[in-house]
Amino acid sequence: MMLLGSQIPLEAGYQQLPMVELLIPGFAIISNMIGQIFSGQLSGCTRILCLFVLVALSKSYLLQLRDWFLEFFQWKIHIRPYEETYNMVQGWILSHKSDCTARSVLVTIGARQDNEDIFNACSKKPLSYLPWEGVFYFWYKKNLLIYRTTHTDLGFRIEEKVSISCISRSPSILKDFMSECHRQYLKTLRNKTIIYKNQGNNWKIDSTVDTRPLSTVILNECLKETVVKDLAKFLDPETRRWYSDRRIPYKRGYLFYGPPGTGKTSFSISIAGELDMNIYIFSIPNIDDRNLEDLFASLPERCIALLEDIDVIGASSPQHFNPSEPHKNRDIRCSPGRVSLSSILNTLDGVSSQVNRIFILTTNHLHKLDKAIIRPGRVDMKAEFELASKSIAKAMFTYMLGGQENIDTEEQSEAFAERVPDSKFSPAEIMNYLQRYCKAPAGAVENCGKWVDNLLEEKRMNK
Ligand SMILES: Nc1ncnc2c1ncn2[C@@H]1O[C@H](COP(=O)(O)OP(=O)(O)OP(=O)(O)O)[C@@H](O)[C@H]1O
Repeated sequence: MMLLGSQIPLEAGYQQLPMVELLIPGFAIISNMIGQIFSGQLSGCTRILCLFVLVALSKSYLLQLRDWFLEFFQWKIHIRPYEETYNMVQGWILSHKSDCTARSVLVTIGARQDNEDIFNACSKKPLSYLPWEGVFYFWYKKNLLIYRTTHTDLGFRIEEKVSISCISRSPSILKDFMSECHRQYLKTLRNKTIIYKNQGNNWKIDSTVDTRPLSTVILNECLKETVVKDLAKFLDPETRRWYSDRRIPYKRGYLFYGPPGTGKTSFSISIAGELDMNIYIFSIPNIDDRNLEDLFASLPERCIALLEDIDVIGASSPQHFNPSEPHKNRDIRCSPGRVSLSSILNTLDGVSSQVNRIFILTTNHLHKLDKAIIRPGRVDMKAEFELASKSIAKAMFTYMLGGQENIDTEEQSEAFAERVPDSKFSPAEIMNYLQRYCKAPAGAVENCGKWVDNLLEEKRMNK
C-alpha cells in the first residue's frame, strides 16, 4: 500500500510559528539587528550577544520557510513494510545499486542465484545491502529522490516506516519511479509463486519459488481433476457474479487430509502457481488467537490461505460457540493448541475471510477435527491424500527417472512398482529414495528390495 501526499510532519525539537503576520515584524526585527551588528555602534560583547539572539530567531523562520517550501514543492510516497510494494522498491534499489550513498545500511546474506558458480564460496551466499535507518539520496531520470527509513520502538515491536520523496510541482516522477519498480518486480515474478509465512502478526515472504506445474505432484488423477475443476468453476467470472447477485460470500474452502508426505502442501503451492496467486501459510501450531485474527485481517484479496495442521487447535466444544456473539467466543481458549476452535470458526466466518479467498485446511488426523470446522460453508470440498498405490509408485518413477538415455522407462517403472508395497509408503518417501538414483535408474530398481525391507522394518519399530 502506498500513500501519496505532500504533508510534512513537524520535526521534533522546535515549535512551528503559526502566523504569517508574525513574519513581517519578525523580518523587520532581524534586519534591524543585522544593521546594528554591522554598524559598528555596538561593543564586542553586545555584538556577540546580538549575534546569538539573531541566530536563535532566524532558525525558527528558516525552518518555517523550509516547511512552506516543502509543503508546496515536495511529494512523498509512503510504503508499508511487509507489503509487496516494499519488496518491489527494495528490489529496484538492490538491482540498481542505488544505495551507495546510504550511510546506514542493513546487510543480509542472500540466497544463491541459479546461474551462479556453485563452487565459488562467495557466490553461494552473496551479501546484500539495503538502506536502513536514515536518509539517502539517488537520481532517477535526472530527479533527486529521497529515501527515508525510520524505526519507532512501540514497546512490543519496532515499527519501520519508509518513504520516498522528491521536490517537484507534480507527483509524476514518483509515480514513474513506482511504475518502473512495479514493471521490474513483475518481470522477476514471471512463473514464480511467492510463499508468505507469518512472523508474529505480520506476513513475510518466506520464499519465491518457480511455479510448480500440477503435473509434478503425482496424485490420483481423479482427485487432482476434481479439485482443479472445482477451483476453475469457482474462479469463473460467471460464478463470481452468481455469488454476488445472491449476496453469498465469495470464498471457497477445501480440506486436504491424509498421512504426512502425501503432497497436501505441494499440491496447494502448485495450485497457487497455476492460478497465479500468492500463498499465505498459517502454521496453526505456532500462532495464537490474536495472531490468527491479525493475520487474517492483513491477507490481500485474491490469494490462497493455507492453514496447516488444523487439528492442533484447542478443543473448545462447538456448543460453546455462538456465531451471533463472536466477542463472547473469544474467551474460549483451550489446549493443546494456542489457537482456539472458536477463534478459527470466527475467523473463517468473519468479514475478513469473505473476499475472493480460497482457503485450504490441511490435517494428518481427520478424526480429530471438530465437525464445526468442516461443515459445508467452511469446507466446501474434502480431498483425501493417500499413501502411494502401485500405480502412483510407477508414475513417480517415470516422472523422476524417466526420459534418460539407454533405459526402457516403461519396463523399469513396472519393475520398481512391482517391488513397492501397495499403500504403505508416502510419495515423499518414494521421492526421497528415487532422488538418490537420479542418474542411475537401474540402481533404483536393483536396490529397491533392500530399501523396502528397511523402511518396513523402521515403520514397525516406530509403531
Ligand atoms: N504426491 C506427490 N507428488 C510429488 N511429490 C510429492 C508428493 N507428495 C509429497 N511429495 C514430495 O514430498 C515432500 C513433502 O510433501 P508435502 O509437504 O507436500 O506433504 P504433506 O502431505 O503436506 O505433508 P505434511 O502432512 O507432513 O505437511 C515434498 O518435497 C514433495 O515434493
